[in-house]
Amino acid sequence: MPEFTFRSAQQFSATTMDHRKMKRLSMDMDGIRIDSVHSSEASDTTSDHDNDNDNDNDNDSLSTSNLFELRLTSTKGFGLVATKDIPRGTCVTSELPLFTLPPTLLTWDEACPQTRKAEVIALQRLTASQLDAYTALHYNARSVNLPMREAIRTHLLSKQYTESTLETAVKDNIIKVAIFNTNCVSMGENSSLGSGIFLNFSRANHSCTPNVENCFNTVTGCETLYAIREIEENAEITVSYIDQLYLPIEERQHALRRWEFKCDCAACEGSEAEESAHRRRKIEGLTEVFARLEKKSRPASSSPLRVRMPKSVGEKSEFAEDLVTLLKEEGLVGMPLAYALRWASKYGLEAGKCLAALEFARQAVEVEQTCVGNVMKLPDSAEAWLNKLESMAASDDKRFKAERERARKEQEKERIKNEKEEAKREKDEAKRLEKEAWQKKKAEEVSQMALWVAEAARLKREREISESEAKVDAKKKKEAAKTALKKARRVVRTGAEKTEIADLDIERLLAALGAEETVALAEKLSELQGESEVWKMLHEEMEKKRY
Ligand SMILES: C[S@@+](CC[C@H](N)C(=O)[O-])C[C@H]1O[C@@H](n2cnc3c(N)ncnc32)[C@H](O)[C@@H]1O
Repeated sequence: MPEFTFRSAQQFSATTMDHRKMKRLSMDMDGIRIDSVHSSEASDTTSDHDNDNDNDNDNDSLSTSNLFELRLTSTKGFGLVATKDIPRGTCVTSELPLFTLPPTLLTWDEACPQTRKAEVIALQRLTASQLDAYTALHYNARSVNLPMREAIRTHLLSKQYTESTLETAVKDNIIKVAIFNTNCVSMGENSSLGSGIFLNFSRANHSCTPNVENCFNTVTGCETLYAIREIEENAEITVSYIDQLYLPIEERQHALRRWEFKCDCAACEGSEAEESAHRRRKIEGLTEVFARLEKKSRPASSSPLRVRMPKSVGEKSEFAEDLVTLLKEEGLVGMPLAYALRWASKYGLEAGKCLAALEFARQAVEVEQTCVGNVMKLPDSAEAWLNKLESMAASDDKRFKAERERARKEQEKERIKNEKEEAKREKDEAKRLEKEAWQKKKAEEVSQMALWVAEAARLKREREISESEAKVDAKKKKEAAKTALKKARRVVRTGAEKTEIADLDIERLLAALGAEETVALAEKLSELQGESEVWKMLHEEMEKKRY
């Protein structure tokens, strides 16, 4: 990978570049071929723009897309921020390069005078507004270094400069070249189509769990960014600057040092970083396993990996499925997931899991298209593999037949099991309802009984109260009668005062006195008071009782 270039995550075919789609000004100078193109939004089938009408307008504004805008972030300089919710699979941007350098130029070789020369010449070809947009881009200080300065100086020496104007020209050009080295993107497989500057993409910041996948579309000649997950309005649109996102945190930071920042995304810092590192370690191990199985070289990590290789086809398929699960859990849902799905499909088929293999292949194609759209076909796309599996399935291949039969039996077993479970659930439910009804009835009975007991207690209390009141009444009556009797006897015996006699309660008195004493009392009263009111009443009573 060239130094100072963004990764182009996928390996693309160099042969399908559609030159009609690029407004290209080519020239040969000292044997160097320089392609310079105007920047404009180009279209993919899923993009809103149409790049068929190439126009001569300078279209240098950052973006014509209404999905995002350039905003100043708190710690990363400028960045691309979503202006609305962006669904997964959306082409966020598809743009032609501002200019490109051919693959023969080694952009990573800072001391290469030919490359510096090509850059300087390409930059001279930009219009004023293109140059403005270009010089507004960010550059890394470490790109401004001595070997590069010398290379530029060597190139400019051949021009008509005086000693003092040469220095100014070197200064002016070194920043521009530093901008190129910070922002250039390799195009095509192993930079086979050279490298270019893309104004939108140059503003995308890095994350170790990016939400877009970038790729150079060899059909349209555009660098595209596709949303690999839902991106919410106001969220930053992030790409990955490095290929191996499964590397340990320190190694990722080391790989990013060329861009002069320390990544502080959730996978690098914060509460989730440890869990993420653990998962990525497993992902790295499994990726190593499949790199070995597929005999593909994997860029070496600083710590050599010791992995346990699967011992059977069944294990290979399980390892691949584990990798798929881990990548999904970790949110690494771009091309690495597409590859893992493909392995799960391939080794699934070997293990006789034909239907699962077919499903994994479908998912692999879907993820690939989410990452690169469907205009361009990846040279080793999963589509060919899917087609093969689909035709095997359609032609009643005996592995598929056996698998289907197995699946049918499994389904039947599952159905019977479900039915049994359902019947058991219904029975249990009926029992539960019955028990509930019984408990309800019991509870009602108990509460009825409680009411009765309370009522009985209340009645008993009332009865006790009225009995005790009656007792008190009777006692009072008895005592009143006693008092009256005492009074009457005193009257008869001693001859009482008038008032005292008037106070006598005749009825009670008569109830207490016998006939003899009543007669004596009447005589005494008449003697004392004459035929008073009291005497009259006493007399009446005596007559009634015939004393
Ligand atoms: C290609 S530019 C990206 C756009 C740039 N932020 C700007 O203002 O134009 C790369 C530079 O952005 C900054 N950058 C990118 N990703 C970052 C991150 N995750 N954290 C901090 N700085 C980041 C670094 O300064 C890096 O050198």
